[in-house]
Amino acid sequence: MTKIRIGLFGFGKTGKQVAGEFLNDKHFELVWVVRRNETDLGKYASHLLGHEFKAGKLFSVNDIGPDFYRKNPVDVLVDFSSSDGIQYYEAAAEQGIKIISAISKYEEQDFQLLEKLKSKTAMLYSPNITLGVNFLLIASQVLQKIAPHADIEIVEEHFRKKNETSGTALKIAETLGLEKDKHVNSIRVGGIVGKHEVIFGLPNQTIRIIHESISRAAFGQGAIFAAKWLIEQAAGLYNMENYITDLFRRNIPVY
Ligand SMILES: NC(=O)C1=CN([C@@H]2O[C@H](COP(=O)(O)OP(=O)(O)OC[C@H]3O[C@@H](n4cnc5c(N)ncnc54)[C@H](OP(=O)(O)O)[C@@H]3O)[C@@H](O)[C@H]2O)C=CC1
Ligand SMILES: O=C(O)C1=N[C@H](C(=O)O)C[C@H](O)C1
Repeated sequence: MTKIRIGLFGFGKTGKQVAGEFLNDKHFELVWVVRRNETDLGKYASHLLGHEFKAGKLFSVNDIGPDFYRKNPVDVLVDFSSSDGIQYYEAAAEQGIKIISAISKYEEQDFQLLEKLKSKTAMLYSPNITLGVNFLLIASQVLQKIAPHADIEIVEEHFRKKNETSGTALKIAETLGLEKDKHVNSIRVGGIVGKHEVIFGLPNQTIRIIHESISRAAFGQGAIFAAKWLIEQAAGLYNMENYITDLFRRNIPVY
């Protein structure tokens, strides 16, 4: 079986968990990991995560020269770094490397760059790459169409040190046509990994659709789910809801 070769950007809270999921999946080979600083440079992520085999050699952004991707070929670049990581996409796209961006907050010019690169390779962008959040996103849209007069609020909960509003919550608000600064309620407490709740207030009932990431490994499983699909796609810009919607549509029971 030919393994899908993965290059990972980011080895922080989430990147380490994502690396672990790829290392444990027989369909993938984690080839390298790029981080910002030079901590553990040249070591292997597999060793740092407790495995005996060698996989996921650590590089820093300073190593990303013109020949990096040619010398270190992969099939898919997976980005859990920061919005700065996007500067390394064009060289990867030129090499035909597919790209999964899981960066939760991009500016308009970043989206314009993704649009520019979509003719060169297949890319998937998702501010929350879990199966569950994308199911919540679709289910919320369906419910809103069934109950268009419902009063809707979004609550997002994350760990204390997360400074910015959840990109996932902003995406949900945008999708439901809600004003982001009026209908997104943020809670920062303890070590909550990520919880998103969409509350529909109807005259005689309240409907809550909730997703909770209880481990950052969920993001690794989402990236695996996405990589197995994206590897078969032609050049273009995709998102998780494209794929989940198709699964949703194909599995709605017909009574
Ligand atoms: N789409 C999704 O489902 C999810 C998205 N995220 C997003 O993933 C990102 C990372 O989150 P988190 O792990 O908590 O953050 P951390 O700060 O814990 O880790 C960030 C990692 O990225 C590295 N890094 C930062 N900038 C660059 C760069 N330009 N090139 C390469 N590596 C870089 C850092 O390097 P160093 O270690 O050297 O400092 C660090 O390893 C955030 O944008 C977050 O919103 C998080 C969870 C889920
Ligand atoms: O920073 C995080 O951790 C997360 N960020 C994403 C967001 O801002 O929506 C996704 C997830 O909730 C975790």
